[in-house]
Amino acid sequence: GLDDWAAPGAVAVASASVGVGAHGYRTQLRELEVDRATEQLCHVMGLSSPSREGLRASRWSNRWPGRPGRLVVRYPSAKLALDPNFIPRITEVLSGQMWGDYRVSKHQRKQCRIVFVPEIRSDNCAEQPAVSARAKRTILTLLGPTGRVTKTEFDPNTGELVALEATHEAGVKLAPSGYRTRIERTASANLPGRWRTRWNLETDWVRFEVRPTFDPNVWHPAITLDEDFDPLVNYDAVRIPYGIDEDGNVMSWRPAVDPNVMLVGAPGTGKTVTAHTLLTEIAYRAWIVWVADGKGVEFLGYQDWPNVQIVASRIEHQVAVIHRAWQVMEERYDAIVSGNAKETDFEPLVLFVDEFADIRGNLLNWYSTIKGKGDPTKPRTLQEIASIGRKGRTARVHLIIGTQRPDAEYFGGDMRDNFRMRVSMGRLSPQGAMMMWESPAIGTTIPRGCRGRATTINDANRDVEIQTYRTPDPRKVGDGDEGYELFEILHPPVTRHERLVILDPEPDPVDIDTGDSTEEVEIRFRDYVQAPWGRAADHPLHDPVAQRDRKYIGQVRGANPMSVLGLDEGQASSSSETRMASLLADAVNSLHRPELSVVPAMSDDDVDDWEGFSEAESRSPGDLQVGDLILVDEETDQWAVIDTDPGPDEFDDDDHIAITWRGDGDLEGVISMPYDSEIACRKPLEFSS
Ligand SMILES: Nc1ncnc2c1ncn2[C@@H]1O[C@H](COP(=O)(O)OP(=O)(O)OP(=O)(O)O)[C@@H](O)[C@H]1O
Repeated sequence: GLDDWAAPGAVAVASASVGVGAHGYRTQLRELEVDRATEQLCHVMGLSSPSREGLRASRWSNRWPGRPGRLVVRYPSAKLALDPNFIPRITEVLSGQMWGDYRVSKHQRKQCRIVFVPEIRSDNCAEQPAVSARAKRTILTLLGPTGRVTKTEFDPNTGELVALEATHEAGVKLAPSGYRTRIERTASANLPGRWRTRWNLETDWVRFEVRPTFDPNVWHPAITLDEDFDPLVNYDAVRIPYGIDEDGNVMSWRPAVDPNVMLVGAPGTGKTVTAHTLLTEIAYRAWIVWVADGKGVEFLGYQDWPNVQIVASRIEHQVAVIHRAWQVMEERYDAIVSGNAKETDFEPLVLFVDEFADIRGNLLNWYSTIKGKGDPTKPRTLQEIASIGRKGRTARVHLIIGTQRPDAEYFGGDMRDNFRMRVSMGRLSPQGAMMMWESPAIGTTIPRGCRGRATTINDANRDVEIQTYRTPDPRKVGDGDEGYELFEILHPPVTRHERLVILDPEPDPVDIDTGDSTEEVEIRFRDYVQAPWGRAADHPLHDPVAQRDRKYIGQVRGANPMSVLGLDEGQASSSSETRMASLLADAVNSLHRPELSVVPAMSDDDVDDWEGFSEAESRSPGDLQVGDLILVDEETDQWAVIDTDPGPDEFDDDDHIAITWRGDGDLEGVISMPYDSEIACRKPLEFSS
């Protein structure tokens, strides 16, 4: 009866290669693994050809490609179970796959059915020989006949295999980086966990090691400064840490070397949190901080942070802040030229321009309504920013520009070169990546949904993926909330620069002289830009913090007759109104800034996954390039980005091409498919011809 049982379900079992088509790649990879086990089982059962009826795998773990949580083996005759070696042999076959060890959970003799489940050992060391043999086999297959494993390393705590070192004589073949990445991905697909490689091509040496996983939440560490830290004296040595790479190396910004920062990220990627990290670090070092807050609400919580002198939430204040920063720079230049000052005399000043694209758009709209006779066609604010970008370093005036996408029109050419310190938060579109990193592959493969994950350049000048520090926002985090205690740690110990306010602009005396005395003279752009500034302590009515805390009512009662008459808005508002709610309402409703709109927070569902990409189309794998999206699992509609140039698959038939990819949730893999097949693909729009 064996033939009857085997024949209908007989399948041609593929070899244990990675050569599978692209659609439903994970499913196919799993099927391939099950088929390989089925093929081996058929010898144990004495069958002439394998059948998928013989082994069913289910309850796969979510890892790539995963491990079955249940294996059901059906054998053709009850007689087989009489052999005491029958079950051990099956167990051996199942445990010899890539999935780890299995044990019998149930044996239903009548139905000729055995259920296996994963073996969970308390002593992982017992697994070592099997796991390491499997890993060695995989790696030697990948390196070819000259490969030799020279070292294996196990985690002393868990007993798990964590690294393997090998030598080879395949240097020439291994020279292309795409080829090496394919080896890395194939190893990673075949070994438990995510693996990476370190190559030394000069010594023909390679290390395969388990890739450390990023901690999704790295709180901003405490800031420590030398006791005698002086912002003027220690300026050159300042390093501002903002995140860590996968090995835990700290990434930092050195303003004396790279004077300006470009911080790019779509909503919800963590751009504001990173800006807050930079702000708290800078303020802690007693540098002057000025903020032009394009959204008007992102820096409200730092309005009364020591050394933050001003947070401009309205467009007329933002242009004033930018202008004054430019003026400070110019005057410092003049002081150097006239011999009245040296660079080392200048208090470092950092100007944050957050949501630059919004500020620019609002500014252009507003300017057209306020521009006076004889004013230039474009507001000079944008030139002032460019000028600070170009020459601010000598005057110790630095820029941090935050924006959702790099603006090719504004940040092209010279301007771009002045922002060598760059951080792109989350996944960039290929066009954005070209703009930021001059490569469609850098920053485009960051998994979605990993907040705070970013791309930057490390000290060795290489692009690197990092997890940025998480800094709480005083506006959003209340007493007892997660991260609240950090405020105490990050709070600057020294207030060196007192808070300032921008006072009401005064009309230009020329306009007053020439105007009709009966008409009110209009306030023009230049009046706003040159509006006088004062110390916040001297101008409580202009001070958003005093207004917010309503302190001024008690302190200067009588200074404002409105408050005495009970007509003051602040006094009238209910005491239960929370400080932030009123602040927010002010920011949103302010009559002074009709051009501004507060961008609502985006939920994950709002994000257009395919923005910047073409419609899905079938393409031959030979057409694919780095940065293209491909459908790696049709069943789950899982798309991933190609992260190295596709090339011939040396581990499979000659007519296969290997494509390495990176997907969401830190998944990565390699697909091998025939050149004459097709795969669903989305091309970046700019390159989709
Ligand atoms: N470095 C980080 N580590 C962990 N979580 C983070 C990190 N950065 C941001 N997040 C999470 O993501 C949320 C959104 O971050 P953030 O407000 O900085 O986004 P954004 O890019 O500035 O978006 P928007 O432009 O809409 O404000 C935060 O409230 C926080 O929960």
